[in-house]
Amino acid sequence: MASSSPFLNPSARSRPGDLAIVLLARDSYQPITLEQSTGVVDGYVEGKVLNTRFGSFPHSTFLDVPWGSQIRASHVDTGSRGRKRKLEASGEDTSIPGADDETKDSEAGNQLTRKAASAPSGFVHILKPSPELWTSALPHRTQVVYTPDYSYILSRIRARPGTRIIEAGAGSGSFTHASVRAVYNGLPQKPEDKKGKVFSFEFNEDRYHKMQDEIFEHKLADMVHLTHRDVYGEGFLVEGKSPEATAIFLDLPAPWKALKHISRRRPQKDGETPKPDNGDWISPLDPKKSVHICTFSPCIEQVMRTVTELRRLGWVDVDMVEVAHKRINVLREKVGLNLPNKKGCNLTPANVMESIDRLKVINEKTKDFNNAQKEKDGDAMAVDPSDSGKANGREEEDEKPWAQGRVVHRPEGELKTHTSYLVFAVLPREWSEEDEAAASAKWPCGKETKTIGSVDKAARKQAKRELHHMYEMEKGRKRQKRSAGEKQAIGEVTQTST
Ligand SMILES: C[S@@+](CC[C@H](N)C(=O)[O-])C[C@H]1O[C@@H](n2cnc3c(N)ncnc32)[C@H](O)[C@@H]1O
Repeated sequence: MASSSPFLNPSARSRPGDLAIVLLARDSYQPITLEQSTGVVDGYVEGKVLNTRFGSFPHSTFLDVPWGSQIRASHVDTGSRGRKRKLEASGEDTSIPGADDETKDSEAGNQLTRKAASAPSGFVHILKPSPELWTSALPHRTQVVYTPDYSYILSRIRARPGTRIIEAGAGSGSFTHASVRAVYNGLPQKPEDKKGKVFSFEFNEDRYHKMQDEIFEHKLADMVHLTHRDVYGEGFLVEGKSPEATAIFLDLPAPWKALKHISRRRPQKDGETPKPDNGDWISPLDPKKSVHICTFSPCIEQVMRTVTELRRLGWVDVDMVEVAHKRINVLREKVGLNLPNKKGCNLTPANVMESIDRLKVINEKTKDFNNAQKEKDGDAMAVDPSDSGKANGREEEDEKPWAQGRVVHRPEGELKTHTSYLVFAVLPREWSEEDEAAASAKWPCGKETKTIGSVDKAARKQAKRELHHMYEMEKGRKRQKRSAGEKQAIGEVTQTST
């Protein structure tokens, strides 16, 4: 069964009830849930309206358009809302008979929403939600994990369709959305169905509730199980059962305190000898698979404590990575002396000829100035440097503004500030006597009765014969060589004796 979440199965066109990301300007996003209004909303006769610095946008203008469309601002009539505000400012009684009627009408669904007329104030783009856009647009409740980090983390912890991930803490849900998309392989039909799923844990009650609301709004409730819990003390079981996870991501202030619960055996205190489980301890891990973990810590002291604890608990392949992400900007650069002095234009010579022309102008100007000084008429000739190479400038003018100049790519001058250190490790699956016996029965090692592969008995015999033949040939050649050598030696001896 397929999910209806816009993050997993988006529609081709925007629909009422969809989450949409409104792109206001570069790196400026506004998430909204699209509403189909049937009457006056908040005083607007156009229905629900998004107000931005680029103008007002009734939701009706965002609906039933292909994702990525440019939407122009609209003239909106504030109606009773405007009148109410004016009265509030003047301190008069704010109950306006007309306004109340309007609201009542709208509540009753009697007053129809008026069609919006476009305004020249500006435009925005409406974008289909994705985890990357959500990370840029989400309301920050905490420090979040950004796309360069989480894309690398998800690949290292082997998150793929069908994987079951444990995540703590959930925070603002940035990593949660990215991991849901990574593990999604359809919705579970029955509770025992083992489909890809994210088991998320958050300790802060306010964040837990906000995150829970978001999961429902984004139609991800079948894919994300959020638990309000302190994982240091209470571990990672969900309603007393094991999530059977194979991938773990810990974005916690002290990840080493939670590691004891991510074990295949009952957690031991430091220095304590392991006790038998008696079957009363449940591990949150998949017993049949290796488990990959990543912990996210901003400082090296936390990394060291985590690594020590990982080693103590038997994790292997422990390593640490820092993602130093650099954005490369692609832009059109207009270089030349004859360009208008405006944004995006670099007023330096574009080539050697242009610099020679410029030098000629400067020399000419200096000569004229000196001549003028000599003649002492005090009227130095003014030379307009922009006179030279006009043709070049006109050429540029003929081109469309967006096609002018050269396309260049340039990395940002500075690396983004350090985000975090990523510690990775693997906990191999446990291997019992029974597992060894089962593997030996399936793949008998050292007791082979027949050759593995496609070579049959006749072919093997033939190969043996050929080998023997080659051996005999080689032996014959060596014998011949030896007897020829002996004959030569005898001849030499005979010659010297005569
Ligand atoms: C940095 S935020 C996580 C951000 C998140 N990874 C994201 O991408 O949005 C860390 C979260 O861990 C939670 N937290 C701290 N200690 C916890 C604990 N013992 N159990 C569960 N959550 C905890 C905090 O409340 C906080 O929301």
